Amino acid sequence: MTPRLPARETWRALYRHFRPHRAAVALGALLALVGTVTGLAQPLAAKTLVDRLGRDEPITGVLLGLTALVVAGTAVSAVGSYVLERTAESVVLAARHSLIGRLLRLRLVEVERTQPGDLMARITSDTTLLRAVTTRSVVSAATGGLGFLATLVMMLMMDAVLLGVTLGVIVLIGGAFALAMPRIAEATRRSQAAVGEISSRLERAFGAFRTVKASGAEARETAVVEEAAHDAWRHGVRAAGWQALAGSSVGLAVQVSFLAVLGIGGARVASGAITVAELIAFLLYLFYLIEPVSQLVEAVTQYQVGSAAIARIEEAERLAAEDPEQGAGTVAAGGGGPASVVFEDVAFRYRDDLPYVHHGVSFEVPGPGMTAFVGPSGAGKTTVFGLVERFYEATGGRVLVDGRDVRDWPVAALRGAIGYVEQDAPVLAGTLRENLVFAAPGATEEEVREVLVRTRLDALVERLPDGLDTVVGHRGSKLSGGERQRVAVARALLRRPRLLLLDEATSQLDAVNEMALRDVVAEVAREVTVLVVAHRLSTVTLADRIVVMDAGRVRAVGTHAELVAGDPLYAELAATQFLATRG
Ligand SMILES: Nc1ncnc2c1ncn2[C@@H]1O[C@H](COP(=O)(O)OP(=O)(O)OP(=O)(O)O)[C@@H](O)[C@H]1O
Repeated sequence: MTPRLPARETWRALYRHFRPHRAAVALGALLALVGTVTGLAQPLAAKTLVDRLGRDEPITGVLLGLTALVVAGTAVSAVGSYVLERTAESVVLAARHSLIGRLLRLRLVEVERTQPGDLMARITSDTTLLRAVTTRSVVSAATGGLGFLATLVMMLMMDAVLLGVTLGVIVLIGGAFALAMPRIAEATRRSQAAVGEISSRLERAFGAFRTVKASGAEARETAVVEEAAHDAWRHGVRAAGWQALAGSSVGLAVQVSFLAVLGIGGARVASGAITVAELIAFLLYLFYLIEPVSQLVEAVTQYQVGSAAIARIEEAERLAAEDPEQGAGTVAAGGGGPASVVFEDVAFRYRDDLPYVHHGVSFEVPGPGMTAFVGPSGAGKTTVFGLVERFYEATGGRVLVDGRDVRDWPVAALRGAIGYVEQDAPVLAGTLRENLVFAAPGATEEEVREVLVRTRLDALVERLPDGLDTVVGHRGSKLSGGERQRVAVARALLRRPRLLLLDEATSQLDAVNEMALRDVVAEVAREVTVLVVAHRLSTVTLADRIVVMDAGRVRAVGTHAELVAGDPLYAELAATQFLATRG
């Protein structure tokens, strides 16, 4: 669960969200104040009206004035309320804006460490808790504070001793109330964490929905999500309980003060220290205290709720994100020529507490041409691609693209030169067209048509009632596995990359489509550097160069013929058509 933020940091973070909107909050507060003042003026106007009626004087003017006052008062209050609510929405929008921008740029390691569902909840749910604390409660704190001080001054003018008694009671009950405050924050924090957990658990189920169904796990998954929902309820109820207690403490403080003032005030009247009139006036002021103290309590309670949310928002804001321009200097345009890739003694592990996945990997791939990476499952082949794309950084050694360390490339420029087809060929929800131009938004209609023909998707598009505008479903669930792979390859080709990374991009294709795609890749490899991870012999034998990996090391590099003769592992893999080792 999210750790608590120190009070200073909470305050600073909340202030940062409030700061840009302080003028609007001040305006909202001013309008609310004007609305209240016009409200207070109404009884005066009503009194004048009655006086005039009694004296038989014309009342039309006063009546019109009173009506205008009522209308104006209501209108000003409504505008004030609108300004504050609008500002509250703007605070939420700004917080979401900043979080969305950050989360979609997170480094992969951060995303792998956290749960996306929980991160989503921070954008959707936690931000809404900032609404009140940055607007209404600021106003409440200001008006409540002023009202409180003003009433205290009036009480002081009546009798300092009775004021002392009142303050004593308020401090006593306020102390008990202060004890409840951290509990409101704690319960809210737990409740929000549980809301995040609901999202995470739902995401897990929807992410493998067919598997859930096929495993007959609906009831179990339902129970798992419901457990988190129940947790959210439990902590939410606890927070509500503490809030109710804090709210009722105001009434209690005033009632107890009333009794104390009545007792001690009575004695003071008897001793002649104050008059009965002063005692009555003092008691009236005591009841006037209810409103400002309630406002202060509300402000502090909201602050606790906000502080719980802000801790979760700040935690997400502090996750490491990528800067697309990061990397020293600029990059030569590089033209359209093929890229070269060199690994120099690369060591890598995914996290400090995990074992090394690469133990000094070295190879050289000059462009163009096709280089295949083969080896048993878990040998570290996909990891090579992750390091070239700079999804992760090498722990030791260097990864060079075009002779330049990938750490010196601006990330956007590096990735801009690469077309990447992931192992499970992800397709995004949306239309077929959106998926195709996803990596190349500027692609022309003609380029799209051309790539459809090359990847043999043209027949599919013709068959579909909405053609390219067909919606492919969540993760492309309305497409077959082979179709998804071809869409992913088409997407990478449309990017016109200088370096094409294909991670088992044809594993799900039927023989005819595989052969066709192999020809396309071979053709592309004449001008572009193509790296493929493949388990099928048919793909591998075509390669200009084969890198045999085993347990995070490069065992051998050569052509098919050289390796069959020279490397026992490769010979074995080849003999079993690379299929037996799929793990
Ligand atoms: N994101 C990750 N976090 C932690 N460990 C990982 C991660 N990705 C891969 N690994 C581990 O790194 C090792 C190498 O994985 P990699 O995907 O590079 O293997 P591979 O050779 O491509 O295997 P396959 O042929 O099965 O795809 C494996 O042991 C795997 O468990």
